[in-house]
Amino acid sequence: MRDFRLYAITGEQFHPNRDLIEVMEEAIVGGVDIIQLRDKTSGKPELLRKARALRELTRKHGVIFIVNDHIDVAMEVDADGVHLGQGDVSLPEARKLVGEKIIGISTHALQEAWLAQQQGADYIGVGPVYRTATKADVVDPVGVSYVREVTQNIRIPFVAIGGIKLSNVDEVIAAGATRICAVSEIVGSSDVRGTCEAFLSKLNK
Ligand SMILES: Cc1ncc(COP(=O)(O)OP(=O)(O)O)c(N)n1
Ligand SMILES: Cc1nc(C(=O)O)sc1CCOP(=O)(O)O
Ligand SMILES: [Mg+2]
Repeated sequence: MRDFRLYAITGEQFHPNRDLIEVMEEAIVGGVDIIQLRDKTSGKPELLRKARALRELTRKHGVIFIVNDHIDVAMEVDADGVHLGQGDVSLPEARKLVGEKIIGISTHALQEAWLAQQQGADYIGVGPVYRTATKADVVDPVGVSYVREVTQNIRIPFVAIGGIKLSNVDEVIAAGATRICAVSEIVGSSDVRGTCEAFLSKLNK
């Protein structure tokens, strides 16, 4: 897959008075190079509408577009890939459905990371590094020690996620992360573009 550095996931609860596409475009202008549609509340028609709009936006800017959870939506809008959790359809099953599209897998322990790598994941999520209120059913934080373990043992691309802020990202980078993912810190910011630029300048140091 095309490489990426700064991964933004949608979180409309963090910008109740701003339009989804406007916020995500600001993130892209700030340097985000991969976007994920994560929406746990909309029904299928609404989800498809948002996915189509984000597909158009990401195509316009040459940014990777991933759909969380819903393989059917990803296929319908020709997203670049899907992100799946440990409780979702298995990676081999997902691969049969999406062909060569990107498959990202959430991992919270090295054993899960090994399996995802062995089964052909294109990238893994590594987290939650810190406590986060963004995901309801989240496991306990794995800390930067898991980031360090993955850096030392896993060959496929990984992105650190979970409670990552401008104030703690230096520690995540020091543990070996070269790709960072955030929801609330980016889309909930009063300066989305500036926040993304600040993340990137830390990643590029
Ligand atoms: C990049 C990235 N990493 C991890 C997740 C979490 O996925 P999952 O465990 O399936 O949980 P939900 O996001 O579906 O609540 C992610 N979405 N993206
Ligand atoms: C969607 C998600 N997945 C996680 C995981 O660890 O797999 S943590 C998380 C939420 C990240 O949101 P924020 O940047 O606001 O903390
Ligand atoms: Mg999921």
